[in-house]
Amino acid sequence: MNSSLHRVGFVGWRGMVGSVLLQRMQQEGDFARIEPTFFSTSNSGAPAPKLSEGETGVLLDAYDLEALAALPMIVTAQGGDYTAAVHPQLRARGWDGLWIDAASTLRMAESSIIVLDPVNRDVIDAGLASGVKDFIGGNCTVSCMLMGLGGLFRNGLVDWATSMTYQAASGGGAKHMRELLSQFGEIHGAVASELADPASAILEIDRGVLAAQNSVDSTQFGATLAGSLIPWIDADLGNGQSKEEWKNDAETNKILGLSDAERVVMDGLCVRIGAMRTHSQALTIKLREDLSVAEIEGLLAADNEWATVVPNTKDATLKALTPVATSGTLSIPVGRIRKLEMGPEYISAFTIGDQLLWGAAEPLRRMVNIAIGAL
Ligand SMILES: NC(=O)C1=CN([C@@H]2O[C@H](COP(=O)(O)OP(=O)(O)OC[C@H]3O[C@@H](n4cnc5c(N)ncnc54)[C@H](OP(=O)(O)O)[C@@H]3O)[C@@H](O)[C@H]2O)C=CC1
Ligand SMILES: N[C@@H](CC(=O)OP(=O)(O)O)C(=O)O
Repeated sequence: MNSSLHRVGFVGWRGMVGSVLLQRMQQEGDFARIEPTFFSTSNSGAPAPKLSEGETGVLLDAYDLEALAALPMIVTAQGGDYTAAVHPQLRARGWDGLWIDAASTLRMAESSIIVLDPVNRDVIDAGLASGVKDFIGGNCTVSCMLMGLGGLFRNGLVDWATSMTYQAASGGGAKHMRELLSQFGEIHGAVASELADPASAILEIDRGVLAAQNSVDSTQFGATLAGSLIPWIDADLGNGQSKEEWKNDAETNKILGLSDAERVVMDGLCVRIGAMRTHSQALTIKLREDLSVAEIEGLLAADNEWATVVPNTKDATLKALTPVATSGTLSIPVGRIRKLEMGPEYISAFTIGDQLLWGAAEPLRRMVNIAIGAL
C-alpha cells in the first residue's frame, strides 16, 4: 500500500449514480490520490472493478461492519435502505469516519451537511472544521436549481420563489428509464404503418396512440409517461404536498445555511416528464430588490463556472435551453429571464441540469476531494 494514498470505501458504485460517479472520478484523475475498496450487497468475493493496470482485489460484503469501519471514508450511492440499515450501526460502534452519501435518508439530520460546494463551500468547510462526519448529496432538482440560480440566492436577493419542475425518468432509477423507452416503442409500433403513409388521417393515428397509451406497461411509474406526464413525484405527505415538493424549501435553506430570519420561502409542483436524465424547472422569483435583467444575468453568470446564461430569445433558447442540449454535460443553462407583469421585483427563469451529474454524482465526487484536501 502507498501511504500517501487515502483509503476510501465505495458502496453502490455499479448502480446508475455510482457508475457516473466512478466515470467522473476516472475522468478527473481522482484515483491518483485514492486507494479504493469496493463493496457489494450482492456479489462479495467477485473481482472489484479494474481502474488501472494494477491489482483489482475483490468486492467486500457491504454489510460487513468491521470491513467498513476499518476505512476513514465511505462513499455510498447504494440507496436509502442501505444507509438506514448500515449507517446507525457503524456510528453506534464508534466509527468516526466520513460518510458521503447520495441518498436522502440523512439529509435533514442535524448532524449532517448537504453538499453542493460551488454554493455552500463555506458551510462544508465550517462543518469539517467542527467535526461534522456526514456529508450528503442534495435532492437533484434542488442542487441543479441552486447551481443555476446561485448568483441570486447567495447574494440574499431572493424573497421567495416557486419552482415548477419537469423531471426526467432517471430520477426514478434505471428501470423507469427502460419503461419510458418501452412505452415510446410500443406506442410507435401501434401506429407505425399509418405513420409511414403520408395520406393517413392524423386523428386515426391519434386514436391508435391513445389506445396504446392506455395499454402499455406502466409498472414503474404507475401511469403512462410516454406522450404524457405525471404531476406527482415521491411520497404523498397528506397535506396536498408531495415529498419532492417539500424538499425544495427544506433543502434549499439547509444548503444555504440560512437562519430562520434569513429563510427563503420555496414551493411549487414537481412533475415527471418523458425526458431521460435531465431535470428542468420554471421559476417565478420575487426579488428583494428591483434589479435590471442585465444585472441579474451578470450575477448568475459570475456565480460559478457551470451556470450559463442563455439570452431570452427564441433562437438561443431552442439551441441551448433544452434537456437534449444539456444532457451528459456539467453545464447548467439558465434562460427565459425576464420581468413579469406582476411588478419590477418579479422575474421568471428556466434552468436545466443533468440529474446524474450535478443532481447526484458530482457533488459527492467533489466532496471526496474536499475531504481529502482537509485531511
Ligand atoms: N441525489 C439525488 O438526487 C439522487 C440520489 N439518488 C440516490 O442514489 C441511490 C441509487 O440510485 P441508482 O444509482 O439509480 O440505483 P441503482 O438501482 O442503479 O443501483 C443501486 C444498486 O443496485 C444494485 N444492482 C442490482 N442489479 C443491478 C444492475 N443490473 N446494475 C447495476 N446495479 C445493480 C447494485 O448494488 P450491488 O452492486 O451491491 O448489487 C447497485 O449499487 C438512490 O436510491 C437514491 O438514494 C439517486 C438519484 C438522484
Ligand atoms: N426524487 C428524484 C430523485 C431522487 O433520488 O431524489 P432524492 O435523492 O431526493 O430521493 C426524482 O425522482 O427525480
